[in-house]
Amino acid sequence: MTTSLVLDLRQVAVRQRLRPLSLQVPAGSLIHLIGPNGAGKSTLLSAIGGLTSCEGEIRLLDRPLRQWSSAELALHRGYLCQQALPYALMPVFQYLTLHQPRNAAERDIDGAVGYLAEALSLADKLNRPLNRLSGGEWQRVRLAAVLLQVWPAINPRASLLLLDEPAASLDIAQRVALDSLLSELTAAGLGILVCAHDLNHSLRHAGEIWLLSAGELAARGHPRDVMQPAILSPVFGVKFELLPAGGTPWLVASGLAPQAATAV
Ligand SMILES: Nc1ncnc2c1ncn2[C@@H]1O[C@H](COP(=O)(O)OP(=O)(O)OP(=O)(O)O)[C@@H](O)[C@H]1O
Repeated sequence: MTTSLVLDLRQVAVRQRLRPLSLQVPAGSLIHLIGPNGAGKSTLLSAIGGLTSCEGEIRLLDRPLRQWSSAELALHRGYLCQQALPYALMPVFQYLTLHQPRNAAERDIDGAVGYLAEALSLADKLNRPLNRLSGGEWQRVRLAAVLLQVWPAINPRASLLLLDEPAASLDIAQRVALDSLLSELTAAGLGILVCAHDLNHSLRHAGEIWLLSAGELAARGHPRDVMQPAILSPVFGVKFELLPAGGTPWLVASGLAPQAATAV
């Protein structure tokens, strides 16, 4: 299988916020990056996205990230960071077109915008100014923009998508819609790395889990292997149980772990 990204942070990276890591994002994979608040998930995503400098080496499509120009990076990877509501008066449609890949035919761009707007229930919001959107609508607009940037029909060169808490503020229907769009992208060969907080969703939807704890990789592997109470409890400071629920068990937090309770 080809590899979208190779991450080899051998030195203490990003000023004590991340410890050495050596990881890969294979093409077509969906990896969930989980861990407590402050574990370093966003820092890692930002380093991979080329927005935070770090020691060590990050290779995108077998070429060191530092050799990529920002214009090239924009063609090959999409990056959704966390962001508050904007004050901008710009209409949704105009914001989306700012994120379209250059060189794509106008007709194809219109088709992709229409498809994503429909899939993310934004079709009736395209003329709405950004500052008059709800939190969930703004999140869907940002998602539509980053998906447009890497959408295979208009940008076949895209290989990597980085999403920092993409489901924040989304209702359940919108989350299902997002899952379906991400499946389309992995089927087209994109490697996707997602920072996530909903452990049960990650257990069911991720192809692989990376568990970060205090800037360090505490575990990595298949969701069913990593989402075990004995692995998660020391990292999150919470007691977990796995309850039977048809196919995939349901992970339930049943109180603070003793050491965390003492600390509190
Ligand atoms: N710009 C910054 N400068 C210095 N330290 C920072 C900066 N941003 C974050 N940190 C620190 O780096 C550590 C990792 O933060 P990061 O945002 O990567 O965590 P996270 O796992 O994404 O957390 P969350 O789940 O809360 O989003 C934290 O201790 C945080 O306080």
